[in-house]
Amino acid sequence: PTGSAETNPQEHDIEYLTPVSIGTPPQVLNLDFDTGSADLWVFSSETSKSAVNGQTIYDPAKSSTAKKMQGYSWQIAYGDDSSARGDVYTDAVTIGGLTVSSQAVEVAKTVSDAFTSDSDLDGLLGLGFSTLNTVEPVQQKTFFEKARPELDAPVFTADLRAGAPGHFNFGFIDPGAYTGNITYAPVDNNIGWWVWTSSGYAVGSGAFTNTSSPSITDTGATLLLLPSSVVEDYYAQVTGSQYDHFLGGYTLPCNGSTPDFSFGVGDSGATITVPGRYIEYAPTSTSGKTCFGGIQADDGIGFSIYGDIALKAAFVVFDAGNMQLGWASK
Ligand SMILES: N[C@H]1[C@H](O)[C@@H](Sc2ccccc2)[C@@H]2OC[C@H]1O2
Repeated sequence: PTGSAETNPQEHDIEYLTPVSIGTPPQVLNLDFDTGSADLWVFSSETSKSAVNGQTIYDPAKSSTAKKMQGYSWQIAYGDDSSARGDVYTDAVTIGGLTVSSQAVEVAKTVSDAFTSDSDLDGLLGLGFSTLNTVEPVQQKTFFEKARPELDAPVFTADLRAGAPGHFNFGFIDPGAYTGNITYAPVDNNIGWWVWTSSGYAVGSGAFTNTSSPSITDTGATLLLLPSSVVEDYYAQVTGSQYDHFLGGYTLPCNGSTPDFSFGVGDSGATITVPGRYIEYAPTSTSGKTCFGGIQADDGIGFSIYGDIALKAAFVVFDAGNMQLGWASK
């Protein structure tokens, strides 16, 4: 089997939400597919009422196939200090026609303010490695890991679009979704993320700088976070850009003259080019003249984070069979 689901950008492409059917009869929630984590958690009938603010909830009591995992719990904290916790059921989960009959569905009892204020996000669906899963006493597998043995191929792909619907596909690579060749880089899954090594970068039509940097591909992250040396080099070539200490990042004119940013994959010289207009991420004020930069420093996290700003420019293959990450232009 395979699955194919449309994923929809929220305002400014801050996140992409994908409809997921849970339970019998199906309850459809819009989840943030996140290769940077490995918990599938949802707003639920158990979420404190004051923390629910327009989200669609999952109610296991209304599902004939829901089973509570007695004594199991979870609690997660994300890179941006948001968090959630609760208990655990198993139930049928279907994405784009692909069903896992008994998936751990982590129901939230409490969520942090950032989730409460995000009315469109009904939960997260982790697509990282389950060594990151927070369920106790026994870690639970992700939807992809549960589905993988049945899939036509042990892969899933991300095809995010700027301001338009894209797709998450499971079990197959759509040859119509990309141009040219897919270039693969080996993945090190030891810390649970999809870790690969970027080979370098170029600004606009400038020369390519060879510099290896450990990177993670994170569909749940909005921006492209890079080593500060690269970020400084990039914005030095962006007229009118500056570091805004109040906002805590670089800003630049939203005037359509921003240089592209290219990054290298593998050692064959393949590159992916992020159009400059993606880097004019979002206006910082109602005047619309100044934008917050889509490229920012990774600030000593130790990894570059290839979030949606970069992913929008590529067709990405998460290949667990060969432990490699494929990048193609589109
Ligand atoms: N992997 C990412 C994750 O999906 C989000 S969780 C999230 C928090 C608030 C609102 C929406 C999503 C958070 O930002 C970067 C990293 O942690």
